[in-house]
Amino acid sequence: MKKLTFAYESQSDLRILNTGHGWKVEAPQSGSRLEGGPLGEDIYQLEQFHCHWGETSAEGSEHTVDGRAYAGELHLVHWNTTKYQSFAEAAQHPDGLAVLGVFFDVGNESNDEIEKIVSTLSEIKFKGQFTDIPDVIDPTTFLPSGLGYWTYLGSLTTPPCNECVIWIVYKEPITVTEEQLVQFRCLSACSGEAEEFIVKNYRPPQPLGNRALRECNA
Ligand SMILES: CN(C)c1nnc([C@H](N)S(N)(=O)=O)s1
Ligand SMILES: [Zn+2]
Repeated sequence: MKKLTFAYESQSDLRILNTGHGWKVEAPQSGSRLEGGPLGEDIYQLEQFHCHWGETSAEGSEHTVDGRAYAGELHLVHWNTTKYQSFAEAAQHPDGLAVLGVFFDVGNESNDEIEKIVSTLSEIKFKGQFTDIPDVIDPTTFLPSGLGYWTYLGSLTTPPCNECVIWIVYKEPITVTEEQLVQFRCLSACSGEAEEFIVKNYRPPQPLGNRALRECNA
């Protein structure tokens, strides 16, 4: 496979919202692009990024490695702007979306870029709430230093689970703190005063079936 190349733009005032299933940062028209690797000749534009986590740090990732789960997983969702006219159209095709997955390991060092997300969560405690992230966000800083990855053709992990995703999962995790994950778990799934905390929002892995799993040791 060709080398995976990303050209991410730093942006301030990105909108973050509580979807009721977690937080999501919207980056439409961001100009941040991904190409190469398993993506052939097409260019994929960053649409949004979000995260999955578990009730404890023993779980939370949507992918596992030799059966081992990580404490969480960041997803950077891109769509194929070479072939399709909209995200919705792209989500109807096997090569429509490309999602970069980055595992979270828990450590003593707070992740500065994730902290920019955490610092807004008190403003979006309830489902449907949104706010702008005042800090400049550079998606590149979410990526691990080692850029080896696994890739396969799969699906969205939330209904309708369209089989439209070229998954690219980095082998090396990034480090966040337990406190940062605790803050994720304080988001509420409800829009009203009732508090139903989003303590876990990951879909357990599904059988690989006859999917071909490829790797690149960048
Ligand atoms: C429609 N969109 C953007 C998405 N639908 N499901 C998504 C999942 N959270 S994931 N994990 O990206 O497949 S993202
Ligand atoms: Zn996801």
